Amino acid sequence: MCANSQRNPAAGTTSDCWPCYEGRLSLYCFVITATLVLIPSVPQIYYGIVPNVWGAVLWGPVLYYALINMIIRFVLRNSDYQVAIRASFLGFVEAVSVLVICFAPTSWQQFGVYGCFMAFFHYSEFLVIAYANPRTLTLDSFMLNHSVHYGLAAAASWIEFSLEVYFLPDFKRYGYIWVLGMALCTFGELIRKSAIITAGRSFTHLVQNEKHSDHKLITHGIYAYCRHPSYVGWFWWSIGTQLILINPICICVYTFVSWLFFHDRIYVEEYSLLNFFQSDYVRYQKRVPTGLPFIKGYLIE
Ligand SMILES: C[S@@+](CC[C@H](N)C(=O)[O-])C[C@H]1O[C@@H](n2cnc3c(N)ncnc32)[C@H](O)[C@@H]1O
Repeated sequence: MCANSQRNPAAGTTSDCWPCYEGRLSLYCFVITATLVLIPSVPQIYYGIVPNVWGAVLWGPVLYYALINMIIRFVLRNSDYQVAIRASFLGFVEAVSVLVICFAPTSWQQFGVYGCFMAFFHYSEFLVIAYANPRTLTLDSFMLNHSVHYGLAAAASWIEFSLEVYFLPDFKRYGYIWVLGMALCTFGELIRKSAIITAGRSFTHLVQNEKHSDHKLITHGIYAYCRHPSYVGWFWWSIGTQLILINPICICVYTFVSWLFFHDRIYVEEYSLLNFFQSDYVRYQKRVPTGLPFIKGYLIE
């Protein structure tokens, strides 16, 4: 544990140095689980030791993952265990997604690509907060339980994908739309993560209603080009996930619902930011757009 650590598991807050204890622990669990699940599974599938990729996923990775979980349960306690189990789960999803890309029937390969982006997004949210603002690091930083709507949206996309693979398998390989989705997800990830790193201590996953003593107005780096880069990144990333799956219904619904969500969120957030930073924020608003199409934010006439 870091020498200047202020770790307080009961409060769910963590250390103030990098790599902070939880950051390192999560990284080990993510990488080790992904590696231990992936490496023995590849020859098993490649040499046909198990009948097919679905059988291999069941008998290889799931068994290794169960074993890793038992070890984590045995070695770690309390909040350490909670961090480890989440990071390990995301490492497992990452590894299984790679196996699906490599060995599953063609129409399912996109689902593997989607799984890789999903697992990476959620894990890297935790790791980047551990780097940028470790004092706010909690289990929620994985964003796994972001909201019921988020869970429902994910489930809807899995259902749409499965139904279309079953009834319209050729449609799922239409053109290179899914490659465009990968580009959009990568672009979104880069924008969002650079926003979190640039904002540092001013970045919190939850919108603040009271100004913290070290909350500074950020207007440099990526914030010089748009006022809400982390939302811009998330918006395009979420549409990108549906382009990867070539889910026409979810592409439309995700675009509309995400736009509405960020429209309302930016309005509320800017109301607080105007209270915190007053004329400085008004000047910033005049200079820099929100970054999201047709969203103006909370403007004082
Ligand atoms: C989830 S972060 C999102 C930040 C920003 N909206 C973005 O998209 O990059 C929310 C927190 O960031 C803070 N915040 C937003 N813009 C900021 C800025 N330009 N400078 C400092 N803090 C900011 C808000 O007060 C809020 O508590």
